[in-house]
Amino acid sequence: MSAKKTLQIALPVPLTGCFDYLYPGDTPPPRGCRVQVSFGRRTLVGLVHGHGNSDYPKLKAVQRVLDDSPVLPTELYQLCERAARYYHHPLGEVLNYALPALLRQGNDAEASQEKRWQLTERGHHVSDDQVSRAPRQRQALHTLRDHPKGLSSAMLAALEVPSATLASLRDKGWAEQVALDDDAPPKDILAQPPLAANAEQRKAIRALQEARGFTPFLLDGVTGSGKTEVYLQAMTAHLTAGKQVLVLIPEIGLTPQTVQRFRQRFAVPVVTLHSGLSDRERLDNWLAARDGKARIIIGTRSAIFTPLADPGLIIVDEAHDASLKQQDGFRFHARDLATWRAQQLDIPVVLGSATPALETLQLARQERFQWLKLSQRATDQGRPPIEILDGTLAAPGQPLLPQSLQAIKHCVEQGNQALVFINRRGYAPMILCQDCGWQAECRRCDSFLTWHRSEGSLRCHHCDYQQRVPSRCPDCGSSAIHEAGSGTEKLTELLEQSIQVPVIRIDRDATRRKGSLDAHLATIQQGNPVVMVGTQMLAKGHHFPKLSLVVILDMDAGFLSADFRGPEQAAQLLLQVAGRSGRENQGRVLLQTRHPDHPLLQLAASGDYPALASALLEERKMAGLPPFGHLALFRCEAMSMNKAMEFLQQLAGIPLPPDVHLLGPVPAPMERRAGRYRTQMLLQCTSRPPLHQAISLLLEQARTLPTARQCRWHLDVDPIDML
Ligand SMILES: Nc1ncnc2c1ncn2[C@@H]1O[C@H](COP(=O)(O)OP(=O)(O)OP(=O)(O)O)[C@@H](O)[C@H]1O
Ligand SMILES: [Zn+2]
Repeated sequence: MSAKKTLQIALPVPLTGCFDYLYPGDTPPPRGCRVQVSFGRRTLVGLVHGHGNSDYPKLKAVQRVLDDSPVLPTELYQLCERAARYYHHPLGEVLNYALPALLRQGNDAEASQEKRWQLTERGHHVSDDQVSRAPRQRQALHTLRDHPKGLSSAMLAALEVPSATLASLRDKGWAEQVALDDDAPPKDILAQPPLAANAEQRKAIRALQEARGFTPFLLDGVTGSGKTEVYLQAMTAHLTAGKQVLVLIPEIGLTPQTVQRFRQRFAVPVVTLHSGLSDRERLDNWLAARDGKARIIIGTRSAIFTPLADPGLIIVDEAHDASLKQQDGFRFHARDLATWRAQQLDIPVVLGSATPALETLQLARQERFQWLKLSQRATDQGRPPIEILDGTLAAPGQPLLPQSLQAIKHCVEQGNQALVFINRRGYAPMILCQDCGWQAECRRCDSFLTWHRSEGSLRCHHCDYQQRVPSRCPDCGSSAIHEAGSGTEKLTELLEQSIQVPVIRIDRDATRRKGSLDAHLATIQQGNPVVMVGTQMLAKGHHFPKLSLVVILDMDAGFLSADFRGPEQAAQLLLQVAGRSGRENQGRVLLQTRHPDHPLLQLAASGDYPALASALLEERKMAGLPPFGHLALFRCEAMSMNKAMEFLQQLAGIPLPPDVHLLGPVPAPMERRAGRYRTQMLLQCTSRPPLHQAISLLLEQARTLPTARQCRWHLDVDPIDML
């Protein structure tokens, strides 16, 4: 039998390698085109990876070719291939992740034509008398007359013009729908003049503007030093040269201000890419980036896979933020991919942060990244010092020390705003029986249940298990059930009792309703005295001009954590939260801690992040931990601890290349979650190639082990969350 021409297709399935399908036509579609195929009993959309020949008799033909030309540019396809290799994740799944949902589902890669309703020439001359008996039509005519450029159906709906009325106008020849013209590119890129940059900013801007080809930068600027202004001015040069700029930010929903600042400064089309968009909006924005219509693309981590027609610069803002790492499925780090992509595109990339990750700092120390520093605040105010207060002196049941409460009162009396930071939502993290010591625990996890008083429920923050609050102890029947500790809800209540101004709670519970976070932020921006109580949602990138006092509760856990990243992450959070204070008037920061003598906490509180980073880097070096050693974590979950252990133990028996250290398997720090037992095993090596070789060996084995089918397991390369 003679060999037939085949297509190698990368499919979104958790299996490595591509799948061969026959291609009956003459010119096979090139790499990167989508095809529809049948796979088992399913119909899948995959991407052409290559062309080959096969004489295997049972090959199926592709059902449909969906694209004439590749949906992903070569450069992006290569980025996906590199990511698939590095994270040892199936290429088909990576490519699938890189595509917007509508393309994954096989829809056309075409932007929706936005159409607008406009009056026709005749429509302009209709008198009110002609429609005196049709008030809706009269109203619609007036509305359209007020908007000579036309209105979209959505806008008309918002203005309460019914679509039936529009149809009547169309039938009379008074109104028509016209496709929106592509706006001609603006002559002037800037919509707003730049600020007068200070000397450090100027130096950084110049370096970024003058960079040619691949140049990675670390913009290391203290909170409030005006990093955004540096991005804006550096971007101007690239935009003027007709290039696009891709900006990654950790969580768009939390900081609408940031996107606004880009939109206000530039007169060019700006699009966003994040999970808050509809599938259609996402595809339209993706295509606008690919076709070069959008000049600035702002998105969260997945936006690193946006195709760009004329890439000029990549910016990763708040580059230390852990949300840049995907924590499930395809566990990539958008910060690292940003650097790879810039390298492939041969353009500059800048990672900006007030508290850079130790990995990034080390690259700057080794001069593999150009290190740009902003050591001063851009506004006239200096960074306020962090005052350490001994939290053990707080009265029972009262999370705030009298000094803290006094400072909050004083702050709002002066007409300013205060922020109380506590990284724990709910009313109290635990309830217990004072007679027998019973504590409310999750049935499915090794964790306590959090009391959400306003809902009258106990909730597990790990698996979402919920139950009602018992009125009596389930063990001894006593009614002496009390809470221990405090969360945002309790603090809000306590503050409302003792402070005269509004108390605004900002955490995931209080902002669940769409638009409620924006509404809260808008109230805060008005500048009237308020007290904000919030979790780390408040730590990220906000600029609250009137905020002059920050009180920080209970940061201790991070500094004492068993996770080697604990102190780094705690210090970053501490300095980010503290950095919100005193932007435009004299600020104050109070840190309540039960460990006022802890050396790392003291160092972090001194505000000297570089000194703290040096100390932590020294420890990491001794222990061979990142950035000096590289890690990969195998995690396993099963219905019993034995099964979860057995699988990893079998893997651990495989001989590994020398220099690769294997730690474990051991039960995970949180042994049980959502009813499953969890184990993990860590691979560690000072150089990457043997580590990746070891991973390949283990994965090959893992796929053949029968025990693998009795558990869920995955691999995490460069893990961030070790719990
Ligand atoms: N050269 C300048 N002159 C005057 N004001 C400036 C200048 N540069 C920046 N600012 C202002 O300083 C404030 C803080 O800037 P920005 O929010 O960019 O800081 P940041 O470095 O991003 O801080 P963070 O790390 O906390 O997000 C903003 O209100 C900004 O408009
Ligand atoms: Zn649970």
